[in-house]
Amino acid sequence: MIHMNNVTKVYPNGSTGVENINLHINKGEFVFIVGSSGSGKSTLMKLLLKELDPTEGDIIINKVKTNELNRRQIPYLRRNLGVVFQDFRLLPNKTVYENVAFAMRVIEAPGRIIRRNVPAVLSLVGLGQKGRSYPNQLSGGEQQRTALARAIANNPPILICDEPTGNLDPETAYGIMKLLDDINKRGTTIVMATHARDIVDAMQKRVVTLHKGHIIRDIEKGGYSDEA
Ligand SMILES: Nc1ncnc2c1ncn2[C@@H]1O[C@H](COP(=O)(O)OP(=O)(O)OP(=O)(O)O)[C@@H](O)[C@H]1O
Repeated sequence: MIHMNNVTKVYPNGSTGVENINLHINKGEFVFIVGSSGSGKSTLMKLLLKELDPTEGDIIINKVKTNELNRRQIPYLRRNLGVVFQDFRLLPNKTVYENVAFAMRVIEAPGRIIRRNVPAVLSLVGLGQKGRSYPNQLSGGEQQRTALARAIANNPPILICDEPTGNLDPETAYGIMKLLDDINKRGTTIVMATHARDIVDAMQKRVVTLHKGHIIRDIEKGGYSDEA
C-alpha cells in the first residue's frame, strides 16, 4: 500500500532530513513513527503527503509513484490520503458540518453523498449534535474529532496523522486513539508520527524508530523503545 524505496531528502541548505529510507506498509496496518526531535519524522510525513519531494528514491502510494505526479495530478493524493495534524487546522469561519462538507466538495463529491456522509462521520466521532458549532465553541478534543471526521469523510484508504494528540490532555488523547483504533479496524491503514511514549506503549502496534534520518528499529508489535 505504501512503499518508500531508498528515499533520501536533502534540504536546499544541505541538511539531511531522511537518508536511504526503505519502508513498506501493508493495507490495514497501524504504524507509529517515533524518534527524538530532529530524527526525521516530520520530513517522512511531508514526503508521504507530497509536501516535499525526495531528492532520491521512489514513494509509491496505492501503486502510484507519487514523486512523479505533477501538480494537476495532486487530487489523486487527496482521495487516497486523509490527514490529521497536531494543530487541528479547521476553518474557523465554518461550522463543524461545513468543515467536513468542504473537504468533500474539494474532491467534487456529489451533494447527495455529502449530505449522507457528513452526518455519518460526525456521529462516528461522537459529534452528531455539534454540526452547527464553530471551532472556537469546541474543546480541543472536539476540534480534533472534527478534524478526524474531515480526514475520513472521503473514505481514504490511508490516514496520515502527525502528532494528533500533541495538544490534548492524556484522557482526551486516549479518546482520539480509541477512535483511530476503530477506524483502523474498519480497514483504514494508519501512519502516525508521535512523541507520546505512553500511547505507543499502550497500543502495541508496529513501531518504526528514526534516528538522524535513518530507520534504526522496526518492530511488529511493541512499545516506544522495545528492542527489535
Ligand atoms: N525546512 C528545512 N530546511 C532545512 N533542514 C530541515 C528543514 N526541516 C527539517 N530539517 C532538518 O531535517 C532533520 C529532520 O527534521 P524533522 O523536522 O523531520 O525531525 P522531527 O523528527 O520531525 O523533529 P520534531 O520531533 O522536533 O518535529 C533535522 O536535522 C532538521 O534540522
